[in-house]
Amino acid sequence: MPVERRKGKSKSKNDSGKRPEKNYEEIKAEAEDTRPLYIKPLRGALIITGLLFLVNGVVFAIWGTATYLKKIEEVTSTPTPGEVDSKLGYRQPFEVLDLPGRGKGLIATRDIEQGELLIKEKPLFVVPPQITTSPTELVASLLGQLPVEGRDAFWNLSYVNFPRELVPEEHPDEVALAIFETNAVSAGDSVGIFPRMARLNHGCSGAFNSVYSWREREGALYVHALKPVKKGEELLTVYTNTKQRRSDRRAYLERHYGFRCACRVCSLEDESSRQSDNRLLAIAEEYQKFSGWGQEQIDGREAIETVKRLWKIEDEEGYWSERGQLAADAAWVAASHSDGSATKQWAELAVKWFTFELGRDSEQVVNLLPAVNHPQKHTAWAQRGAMIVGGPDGL
Ligand SMILES: C[S@@+](CC[C@H](N)C(=O)[O-])C[C@H]1O[C@@H](n2cnc3c(N)ncnc32)[C@H](O)[C@@H]1O
Repeated sequence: MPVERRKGKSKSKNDSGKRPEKNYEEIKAEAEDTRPLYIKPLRGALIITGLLFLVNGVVFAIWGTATYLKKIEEVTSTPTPGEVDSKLGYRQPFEVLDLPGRGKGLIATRDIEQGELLIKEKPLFVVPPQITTSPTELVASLLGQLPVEGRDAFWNLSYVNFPRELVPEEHPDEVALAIFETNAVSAGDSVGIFPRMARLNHGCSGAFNSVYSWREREGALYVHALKPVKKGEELLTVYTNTKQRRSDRRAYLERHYGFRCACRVCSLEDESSRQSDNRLLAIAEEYQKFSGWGQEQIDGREAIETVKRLWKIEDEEGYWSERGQLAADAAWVAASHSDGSATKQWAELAVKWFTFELGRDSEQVVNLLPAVNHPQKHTAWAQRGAMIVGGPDGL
């Protein structure tokens, strides 16, 4: 997407653009007025009152921030499996169960609403993108620095792809690396271990119902319900780009995660599976077409038509993920062409889907909200020639 255009903030200046100048008499009077505060009753009282307001303000701000953070923590933290959260007064909406042929997994213990927060979790440890030692040594060393509970949580996780020629009991460091490789997920630029989230099994395009996102500022991973989930259903996320045809998805999952995917989409009869593959191919092609707007290969109207086609194909496939980003990209196109009404509608749609997928308090929602009420405030506003590109028309 194009580089953000920064708008200058206005400073407190007079109409001519210069700071108002004081005359000599005023400056002299101020300089001479050096008497202590208590013999300048009015000014002293004002300053003391001001200070009191300031102190009150700071106390109030600290209290307000603490209450707000406590509230966020209450709303977002999840208890350990099966345990009643004393703060929330209810059980988390899933339990960890042994599932035939797939190890452990998370099963909904009640109906879950779309957009519900399922897990908020800090990593046990993260591995940065650049490392100087061998991965085996690094994981062993990071593990060694954990408290006992953290180490226990780690050793409880499952693993695949352990070298056949090695005996696990004799090679704990290699087991640790296999656990890491089976369970680690991206945490910004790094990769981290999140023992609670690690029990989520995989489902392909239309089969997964939960998405995870990393919040850099909080250093925490969030998992939200992308779709409504019925009591007794399994919570599933994605381990790979599922916009690939079945044979490619299966090959990847077998190689990296040691299982042959038999999710709802992978289990379709051949003809239905072919139709699903064709839709996934069409989605990839439409994304490719849409990216042509960035290079000015297609105009704004065509870009928006592409987004609408994409949305509909994804809907047929049951693929609901990334809708927030798609609508946000459409809002970007609309704003670039100064189509205020379309910008507002696409931004509203983006906020709705970002809220489901990433949370109401996510950076993406917070950043887009101003454009909902004031499309002209969108960063991309008027970067390209004016054009009516069109809104989402009921998407
Ligand atoms: C991150 S773990 C998920 C939790 C794991 N089932 C457990 O028992 O801890 C990844 C592993 O779970 C299993 N798994 C995940 N999704 C699966 C699926 N759809 N079908 C079968 N096995 C699956 C595979 O063994 C995979 O390597």
